[in-house]
Amino acid sequence: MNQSFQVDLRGIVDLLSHHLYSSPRVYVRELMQNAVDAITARRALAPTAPASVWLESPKTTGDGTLRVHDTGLGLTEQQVHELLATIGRSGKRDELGFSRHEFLGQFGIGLLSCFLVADEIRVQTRHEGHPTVYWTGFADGRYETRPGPDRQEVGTTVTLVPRRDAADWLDAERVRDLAALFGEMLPYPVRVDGDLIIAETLPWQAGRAELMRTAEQTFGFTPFDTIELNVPEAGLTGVALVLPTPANPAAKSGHRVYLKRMLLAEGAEDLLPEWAFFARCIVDASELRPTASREALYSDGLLESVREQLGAQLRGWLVNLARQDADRMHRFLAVHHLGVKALAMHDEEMLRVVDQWWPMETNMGRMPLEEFRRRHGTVRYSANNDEFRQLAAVAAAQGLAVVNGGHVFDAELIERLPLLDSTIMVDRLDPSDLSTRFDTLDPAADLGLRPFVAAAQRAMDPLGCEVVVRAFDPPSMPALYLTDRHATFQRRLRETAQVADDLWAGVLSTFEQAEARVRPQLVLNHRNPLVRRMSTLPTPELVAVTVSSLYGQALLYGHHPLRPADMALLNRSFLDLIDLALPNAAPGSTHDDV
Ligand SMILES: Nc1ncnc2c1ncn2[C@@H]1O[C@H](COP(=O)(O)OP(=O)(O)OP(=O)(O)O)[C@@H](O)[C@H]1O
Repeated sequence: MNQSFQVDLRGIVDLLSHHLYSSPRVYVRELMQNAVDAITARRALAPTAPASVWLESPKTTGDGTLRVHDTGLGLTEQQVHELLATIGRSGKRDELGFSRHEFLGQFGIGLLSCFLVADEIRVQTRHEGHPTVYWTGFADGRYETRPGPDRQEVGTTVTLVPRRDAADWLDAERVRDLAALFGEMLPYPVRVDGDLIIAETLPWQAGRAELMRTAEQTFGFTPFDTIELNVPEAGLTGVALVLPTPANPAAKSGHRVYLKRMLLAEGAEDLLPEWAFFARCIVDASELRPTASREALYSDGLLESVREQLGAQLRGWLVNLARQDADRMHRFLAVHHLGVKALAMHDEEMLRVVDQWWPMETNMGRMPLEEFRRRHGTVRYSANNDEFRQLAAVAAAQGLAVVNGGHVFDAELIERLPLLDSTIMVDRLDPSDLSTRFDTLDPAADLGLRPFVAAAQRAMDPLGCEVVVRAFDPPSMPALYLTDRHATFQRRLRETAQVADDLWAGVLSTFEQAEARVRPQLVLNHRNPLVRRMSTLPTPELVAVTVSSLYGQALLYGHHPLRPADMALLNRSFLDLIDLALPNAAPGSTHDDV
């Protein structure tokens, strides 16, 4: 025996109000949607049939009810029983003989949303050639139909009798605002208490000035530019508005999406690819699907394809801008370089835009990478800001051009350059390479410095650092602490091992390699007057104090992390320097004398 589920309508209404819709306000949209669908259905049979929807708030009805009238197809008595009284059955399918895509409804639950604000829904409806039907549905799941006087016009009037605690939702101004919000773009005239609330044209078809005004009103900004959008497969038309100020790449951007010209969402996500955070869209689509609550786009293959195609259209705009308007391109990049770089991480065309247009920081001034290559050949780059700050001036003094790859995405983008052209050479600057460019001293000078270097080396041995003397520019720089990448890694490992517990330190020590292979260098600059004077100091103790101080200074200058041993050495050498600077204490003068 076949049996049907018994459903308690109160439970369903509760489910809708708390879990499906984000707010009771959707009831206005659902009523307008049904009205518009009914008109569309009638017009398909009789193209010249009247097409209008009008809402009357309690201000007009005078009895506390809200009425929604339409000149749509209307329903026969049989349809009323089948459609209005069956939850989850949409009557906008084959029963009416039209293809589904003409209509907005698809779940057969829209009318139920009226119970979020009403105790009672009354429908008076007349289908061509049939008597008028009066149907009343109650929030507890009962309904009744009865005959009554014929209405003059074919069409439907839905009357909501408000729930006591929800009367506010039927307030004239609120109804008007909601009708305008959801229905402003509808293709048929919609009136609320006599006033027309629909826009004359879609914003993206209304001309630039009007579009700017809409952008200002809906998103609160005047766009940098507008991009026409078109995806025929989804019946989508619209416009992307390019933000005039930087957007947070992590914040999902919300788009205003209409489905068949009814507002679906004011902050729809997932319409554009993630990288396109510099644009906000207003679109209308006929083929995209809503979720059941009709407050978001249903994520399916079509939406994915739309996202891809919209991405391609945005990218096309950008490439065009680069070709046609250098000045605007610069201004765009000044605001949105992060977005464009993020895009260039996956997209060669965008990589080319960055290569040609984005002025990178280099130690020879700001310039795009393409220009850098023209001038200097290999794209040599430092992988982080500290390294660049430390080495930029020294490298420039040796005639070595270096790009700062330390800003977000830059090093990765530079490494991707050979994808554009396999002859492009990129090379990460290894600080230790720099010392190979420094001049060695002539043999006689070298020989003369041996005792000094030996004393300096003894002072640095406990710190695992090798002392060398070279001549390099700028002469104002006394010392450089150079460590190759491998040495940096080893050094960090040892630092961690110093503060880790025994077990962990033991694990780390297995990665440690022989000290000799990876010793960082303290390069003293023989062109620096101070260093020259240091080399003539009479005692190894004085050499140790001064070299230790230079070591500390070089570490700080290069933003190298300080280990406890480095800190101790720094402290000691500064105190020793102060001690040396003070006049010799007189014999017997101690603190006690003061
Ligand atoms: N104003 C109207 N004129 C004619 N028919 C209507 C009207 N309102 C509702 N109906 C009929 O009642 C059916 C049920 O409406 P309901 O709003 O519950 O669901 P739906 O619109 O089909 O789907 P959805 O849940 O997506 O809104 C509709 O499919 C339609 O056939």
